[in-house]
Amino acid sequence: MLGMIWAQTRGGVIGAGGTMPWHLPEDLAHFKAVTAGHPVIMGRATWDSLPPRFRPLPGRRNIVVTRDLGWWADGATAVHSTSEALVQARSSASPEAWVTGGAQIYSALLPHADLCAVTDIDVDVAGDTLAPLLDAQWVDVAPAEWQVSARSGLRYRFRTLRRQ
Ligand SMILES: CCc1nc(N)nc(N)c1OCCCOc1ncccc1N1CCC(C(F)(F)F)CC1
Repeated sequence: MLGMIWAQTRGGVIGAGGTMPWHLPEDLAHFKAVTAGHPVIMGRATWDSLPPRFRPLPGRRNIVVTRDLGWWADGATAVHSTSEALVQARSSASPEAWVTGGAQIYSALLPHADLCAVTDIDVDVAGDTLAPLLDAQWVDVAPAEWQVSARSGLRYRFRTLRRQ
């Protein structure tokens, strides 16, 4: 099973200038819970955007896609195509793997994805990086209510979409 996980604003923004222009602790906990123990696939820019204490994401294979054949980083499995990333993920013990960003990796792997875990944040921010557009074959299989973050006051909800 290949999942993709991201957090997006009302307008589908997932990033602005390489970071996420919000702080939602409930989403961090959600991300951690969904991906814990499973291989993660990310682009090099997302790897660079991880706070150093989270790099590598603990307890699982961190597969990093980069065009730079000389790139390496402690705790990362460098691959040079998304196809190679899938091979690495499937060769791990886990039955599922999670794509954790960024936009280019989501777009390249969307055709292979079985599930999308989307955090909707009720905020409108300008951003240069957008989430992949999910067409009508993607259906929310776990509709959740909007919640209000105790810490940030932001309204948010978690959606789980499967391809029908
Ligand atoms: C959480 C952010 C996030 N949310 C959802 N729903 N989908 C994602 N694809 C995602 O982006 C993961 C890669 C970027 O991640 C971070 N970028 C900036 C600051 C912090 C982080 N986190 C904090 C939690 C940490 C833990 F290991 F605890 F999970 C991982 C790194």
